[in-house]
Amino acid sequence: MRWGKRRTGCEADGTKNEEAGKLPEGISLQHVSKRLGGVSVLNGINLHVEAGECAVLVGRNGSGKSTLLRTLAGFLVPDHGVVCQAIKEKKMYALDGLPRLPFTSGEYLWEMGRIRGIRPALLRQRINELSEFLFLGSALDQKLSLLSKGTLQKVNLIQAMLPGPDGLMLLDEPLSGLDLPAQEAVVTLLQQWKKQGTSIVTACHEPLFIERMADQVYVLQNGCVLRHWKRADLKELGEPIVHIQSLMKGSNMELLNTYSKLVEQKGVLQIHRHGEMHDRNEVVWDWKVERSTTDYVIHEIIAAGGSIVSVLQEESRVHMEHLLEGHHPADHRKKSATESASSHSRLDTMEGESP
Ligand SMILES: Nc1ncnc2c1ncn2[C@@H]1O[C@H](COP(=O)(O)OP(=O)(O)OP(=O)(O)O)[C@@H](O)[C@H]1O
Repeated sequence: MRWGKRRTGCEADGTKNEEAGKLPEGISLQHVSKRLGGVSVLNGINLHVEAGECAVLVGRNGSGKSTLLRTLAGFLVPDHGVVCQAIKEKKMYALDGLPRLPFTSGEYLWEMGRIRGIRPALLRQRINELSEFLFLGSALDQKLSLLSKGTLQKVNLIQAMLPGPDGLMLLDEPLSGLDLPAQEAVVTLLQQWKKQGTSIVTACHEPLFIERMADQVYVLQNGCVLRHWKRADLKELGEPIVHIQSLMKGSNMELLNTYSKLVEQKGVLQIHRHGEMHDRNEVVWDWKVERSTTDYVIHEIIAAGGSIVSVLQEESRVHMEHLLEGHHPADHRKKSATESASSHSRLDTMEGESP
């Protein structure tokens, strides 16, 4: 799904904005504090998100993530500090808990689109495209009050996405309750929107979302920013890991010769003999490879006469507990790399099991 991006420097109606070139891009919070019910909920928060960047807020329950998102949305006014928004365009939000209003999903989305001033023909097209993309199916005709939690979340996300890319998108746990295909669809769409200049601030605790989307991570604790990690910190994590299972003929030594090139290939983390099918002289091998190496490895296995049994879901390298405790995102990774280096895990697994 590709939607057009409004050019920077132009107003919604296409007229030129002479001031646009002078505006800094993005949104900032400077020393923002907020008390609610006599309790200090946000304390001196500093945050800056450029246009086309995604900042992920993580923190334990009650750390202030939703309050921060509500402040960015403009629903709460800070007691101290400043919100500087250079994104003059739209704000879109899917915050926690869509109320179960007495509408069908279709009626609700239509009304939300009309309130936002989207022309009927365009609105109809967007509701159809997004509903299809997020697998909403027949739920468009069902009452909000009857929807499952995941389906209600899809409607919440669709209403936020109706205006299209650009501007600022605020999301509170966007993947919560969604099944895997819908999660994948949301991440794919948000990645595309980011490229088209949308700034995204989201509370999210899904490691793969952080790996694939985040340019910055703000770790909140008791309404304060405990840690702030940037893209360079996250890059140290390396890529998500993919598990491949292959079936190959021949002895381990023969295979070692055949696959020595692959074992040394950057991005191949481990090859482990899983089991043997004696009657067919075939061996099942487990591979752990980095995501970008997956296609290459599969191609080489097949080219060498092997076959692929399965390719399993990506495993994130983000360790959420470490992150929430304030450790560097790659701390956990460095530690396990040291451990595996000392046990020579990669080659030993293959060589050590030769018949
Ligand atoms: N209207 C309110 N009046 C008083 N206290 C509030 C109010 N809204 C939130 N709080 C308090 O502010 C703190 C932060 O709440 P917030 O919902 O922002 O946390 P959170 O990080 O989003 O939590 P969770 O992960 O559970 O969603 C909590 O201690 C909460 O009880």
